[in-house]
Amino acid sequence: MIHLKNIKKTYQIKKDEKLEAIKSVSLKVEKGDIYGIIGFSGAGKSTLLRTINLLEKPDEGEVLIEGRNIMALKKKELRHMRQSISMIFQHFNLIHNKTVYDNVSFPLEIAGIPSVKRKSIIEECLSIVQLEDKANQYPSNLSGGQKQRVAIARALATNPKILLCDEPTSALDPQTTDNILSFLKKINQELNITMVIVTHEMDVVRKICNKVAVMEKGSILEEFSLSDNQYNPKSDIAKLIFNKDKRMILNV
Ligand SMILES: Nc1ncnc2c1ncn2[C@@H]1O[C@H](COP(=O)(O)OP(=O)(O)OP(=O)(O)O)[C@@H](O)[C@H]1O
Repeated sequence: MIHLKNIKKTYQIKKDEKLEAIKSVSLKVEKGDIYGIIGFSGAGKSTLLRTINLLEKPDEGEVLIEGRNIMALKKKELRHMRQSISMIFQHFNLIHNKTVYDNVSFPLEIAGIPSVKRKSIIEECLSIVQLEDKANQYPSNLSGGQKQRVAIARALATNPKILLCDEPTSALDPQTTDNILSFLKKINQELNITMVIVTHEMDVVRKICNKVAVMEKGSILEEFSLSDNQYNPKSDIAKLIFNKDKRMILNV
């Protein structure tokens, strides 16, 4: 579904200083996966995620979505392709002077969907995240969890195949985090949307991901499936993910 091939990204941080944010990374995400990318701050997680929809254009490598190299697409084709790849962010990125309804409407307007058709789509997306009663509210009147649910509704409006999540719960308390994760899981299962989630929270990985890549200093240290009980974790992060799992199983 998503295949990143030998992706490299270097930033020019000063006139004579470059930073290799991504060092030849390859990654495969299968249809239906909830794929976690975990690592410490500065590891390159967000940069890698943003190459999937070319918000960040790699210096080298290929980004294949369902077998098509999207780096070779013309502007109009890329715009169309991007409608099938939505994204949510740590700080929600809602439009503050628009109501909840109008925030969800926004990507549909950009996509040129007429207002008669928009109404039913918006209502359906708001009902998925159980926010029908907040349609006329402004973001400033909502809690963090509600704001993220509006962002999820907005992300669903264009009927995406892929949802990219950049630290979706990092600004939320543990209980609200669980609530958002359960919505994401439901969307993955019921709407069959493939997800890639960047996080530094091990609990997020444990709770909803089926596969994980551990990143450090622009490289992937290891990749594994969370259901692989025979897997021998190498990095400290992976060891912690598995140890906690064992404790959780023992506690049950
Ligand atoms: N636009 C940019 N210009 C220059 N350097 C950048 C830019 N974006 C990211 N970087 C640098 O690239 C490296 C990787 O950043 P990135 O945000 O991808 O890491 P991350 O693992 O997502 O970290 P965090 O969890 O803190 O967001 C960091 O050293 C960061 O400072």
